[in-house]
Amino acid sequence: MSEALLSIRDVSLSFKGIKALTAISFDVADGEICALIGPNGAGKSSLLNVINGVYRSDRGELTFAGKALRRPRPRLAARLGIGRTFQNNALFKRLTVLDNVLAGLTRKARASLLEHTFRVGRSASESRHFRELAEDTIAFLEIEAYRDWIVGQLPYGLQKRVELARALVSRPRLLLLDEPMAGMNHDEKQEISRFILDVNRDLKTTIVLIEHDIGVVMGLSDHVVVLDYGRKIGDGSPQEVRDNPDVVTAYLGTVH
Ligand SMILES: Nc1ncnc2c1ncn2[C@@H]1O[C@H](COP(=O)(O)OP(=O)(O)OP(=O)(O)O)[C@@H](O)[C@H]1O
Repeated sequence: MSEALLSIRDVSLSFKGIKALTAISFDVADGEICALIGPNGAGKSSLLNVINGVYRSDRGELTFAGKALRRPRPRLAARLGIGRTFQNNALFKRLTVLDNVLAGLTRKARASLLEHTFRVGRSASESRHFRELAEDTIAFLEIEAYRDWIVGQLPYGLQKRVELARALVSRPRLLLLDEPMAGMNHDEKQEISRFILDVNRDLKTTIVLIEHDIGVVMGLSDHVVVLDYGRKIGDGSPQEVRDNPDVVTAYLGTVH
């Protein structure tokens, strides 16, 4: 594995006195799949929200691609190449697959709304480029057959794949996936795991994902970070984490 793409140092976050994260530090290597695991309320989603600037940490530092992220904001994070999916599927249910995927490019648009409305200036070439990116992404994730379907009419597993497509269409360097397999059956999990691996290997996208299914995590990840009550209690290879007694006690040993 190569050097760190993302460095998290001493990050703490609290909500009105509730400590969601306490002095979290770890590195995400360029090109790896890093899983964040831990019981409910451990702080996993909060940490993703700090990384892409939805939440501002109380203290600590983030470095992405060698640059300090002093005031991370979702728009800035997207521009720097940090993509994101959310725990609760946030697709536009009444729009088509293609329109949902295109929506993942709005933050990349350089043409003004006026130019787009009147299809002048930069808008025509930009629209063409965006369309190509969207079509490529749809093909990569093998959802061409559904490109004109209304998203709300698709089975859940395919909706999650559309969500992945929307996050991927801007070609982020780092992709944050918040429970991409939540609510999926075994076959759907296998399928989305295959696509996540393809994205990682073929598009060279570094991935940080939150997942509760330990079997899936062990098979998919290069690196596992374990949180419990907002603190890091494990950090290493899947094997190291599985053998860590603190992790076994706090997480793997409990019924989740
Ligand atoms: N917006 C918020 N306002 C207040 N408290 C919050 C907020 N977001 C998270 N928390 C609290 O911070 C702590 C960590 O929550 P977080 O959602 O990050 O955990 P999680 O590990 O992602 O849990 P889950 O697996 O259930 O999604 C919890 O105590 C939670 O109640």
